[in-house]
Amino acid sequence: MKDFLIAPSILSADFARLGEEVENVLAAGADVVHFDVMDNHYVPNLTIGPMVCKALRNHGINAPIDVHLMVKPVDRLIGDFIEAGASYITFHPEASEHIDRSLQLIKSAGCKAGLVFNPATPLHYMDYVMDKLDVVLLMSVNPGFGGQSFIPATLDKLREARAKIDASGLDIRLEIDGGVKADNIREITAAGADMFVAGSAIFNAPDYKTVIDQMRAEIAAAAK
Ligand SMILES: O=C(CO)[C@H](O)[C@H](O)COP(=O)(O)O
Ligand SMILES: [Fe+2]
Repeated sequence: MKDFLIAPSILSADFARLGEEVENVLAAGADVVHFDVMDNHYVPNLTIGPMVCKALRNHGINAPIDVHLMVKPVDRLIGDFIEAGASYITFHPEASEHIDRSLQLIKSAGCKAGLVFNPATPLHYMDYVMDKLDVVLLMSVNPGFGGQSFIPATLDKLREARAKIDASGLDIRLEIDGGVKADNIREITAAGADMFVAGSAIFNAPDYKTVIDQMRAEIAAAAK
């Protein structure tokens, strides 16, 4: 079976106990740490930056860290996040003056790079940079906050993105972010996603392992 990655968004973790929360969610079976960076400019919320990423690395977190930049401008923060130990860096194409350059900046340091598409952002932004993409991230909510509901039209968009990726023959992950739960992850998988961000569904649950196991069972059912 193809591999599928579950990436809990620490946006919904207890920030007062962040190191422990990340350890716990990884011990519960998560593959990747999803790290939401918001600047109160590109999105109407303010979260965490490279110092917190570095602190997680210093705390002994070795799992891949998936940095989702919701910032404008983009390029200034890329070097800081690479230095802080990011594994993936994704950004919104509308927030970058030069998309190809931002991707090159990320890739030149050996980091995985990706573009993030808001619900109303067309997929054609990826067309001429596919060779520089390791991941395409579709937002299934408008960015800025955790705990929102999955926008159903994203399922068709996932199918469209999956077709583009498959037609390219390139090894590009298709990530989904926003409102992902155990009860919709099966149809999300069937629509083509292979990397799943889930914040509130995991961190608001009493037992992280129970939710992650449920999600894996649903993914496996869709992938059969
Ligand atoms: O990028 C994000 C919001 O902009 C978050 O990653 C996303 O909302 C995750 O939270 P939830 O699973 O609760 O929807
Ligand atoms: Fe995110």
